[in-house]
Amino acid sequence: MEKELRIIISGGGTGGHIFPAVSIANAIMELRPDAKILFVGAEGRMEMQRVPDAGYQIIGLPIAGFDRKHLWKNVSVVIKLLRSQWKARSIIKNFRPQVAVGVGGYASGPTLKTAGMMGIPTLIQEQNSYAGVTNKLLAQKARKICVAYDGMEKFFPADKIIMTGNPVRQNLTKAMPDKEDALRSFNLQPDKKTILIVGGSLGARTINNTLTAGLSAIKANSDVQFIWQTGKYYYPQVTEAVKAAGELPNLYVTDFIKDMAAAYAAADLVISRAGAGSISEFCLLHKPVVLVPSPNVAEDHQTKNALALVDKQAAICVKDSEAESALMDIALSTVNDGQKLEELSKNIAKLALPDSAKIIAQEVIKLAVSAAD
Ligand SMILES: CC(=O)N[C@H]1[C@@H](OP(=O)(O)OP(=O)(O)OC[C@H]2O[C@@H](n3ccc(=O)[nH]c3=O)[C@H](O)[C@@H]2O)O[C@H](CO)[C@@H](O)[C@@H]1O
Repeated sequence: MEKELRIIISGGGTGGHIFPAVSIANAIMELRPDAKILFVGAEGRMEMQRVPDAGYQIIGLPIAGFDRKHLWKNVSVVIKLLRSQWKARSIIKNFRPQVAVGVGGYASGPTLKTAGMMGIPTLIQEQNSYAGVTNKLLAQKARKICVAYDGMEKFFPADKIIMTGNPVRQNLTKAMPDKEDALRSFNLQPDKKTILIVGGSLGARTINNTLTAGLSAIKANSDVQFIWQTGKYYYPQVTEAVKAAGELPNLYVTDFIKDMAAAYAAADLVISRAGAGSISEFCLLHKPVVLVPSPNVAEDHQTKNALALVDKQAAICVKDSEAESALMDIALSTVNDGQKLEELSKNIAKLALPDSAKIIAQEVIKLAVSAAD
């Protein structure tokens, strides 16, 4: 009889780390329904809600990020890190995993480091075209490193790298909703061009400011309609501005979209930050997109993510600093240019890497099985 598989998946902080993790877990369960999976996240962060929503158990570590601006504040961060390592050790001792998977974000550091020290094989998944500090450190002990972009030998030992692409949630890779039904679910018309605006899982200040300043353009272009995700933090100020702008039947505003399959099915064009997970979804769903990379992320990695597409004429890119003056005009002229939409869709489709979650799940299972023997 096959031994029971016990797997820890760790990381989070933002949707960009959490959704790939859930997608890998789902793919493992499809291949090995008997597997036991435990998530390890960071207390108070988004994963503590989203992972149980997806049907998995999660334990939080008391970890926080380093404050790079106020070094003196990091004394408590170091204490939290030590407490997290200690807690990770006791979680691993109790759960006895055969493998630990890290998807980036605060919790994956102490969990995978401790797992490595305890002789448990580890696998890391790097979503971006520029490796994060935590993953670079964890790479030394990792057995396998799953990546989504070419050229990652710059950061990781070449013999451990596997090109898998980023895992995308299963409901986006299976049958998509009907476009008309999707539009109706956002109270929008079936016969109008639709722009979906997303600022990553947390929302994006520049995109929100641009849209707020563009409310009069939204009113004037009633033949185009908009689904606008603001992020939780910006939602109150955006709704206030929208209310003040008066009746806007061609606009749907929300803080977070739970049903991204419906949002993508409804959209003819997307405006988005250039997070790696979002980009993988645009590729798989062949979505024409205007990217506005965030300048506030480590090593400017979103610009690098975006340029990998722009170089292949697979996306339009607008700099964060130019968004307020140029984004609305570019988006409106693109959504009304059928030929351009078709060209962007055709080119971005070529960059899709399907089956990513399944390939990673197979690697995780291989490591777990060999450790269980
Ligand atoms: C500010 C920040 O640190 N951003 C990083 C974070 O982005 P972020 O968390 O924004 O992640 P991504 O853009 O990679 O993915 C966002 C995910 O959230 C989903 N979604 C989004 C909005 C919504 O309303 N509903 C919803 O479900 C998208 O479908 C997608 O699956 O992780 C990415 C992957 O490591 C990095 O590339 C980003 O630079």
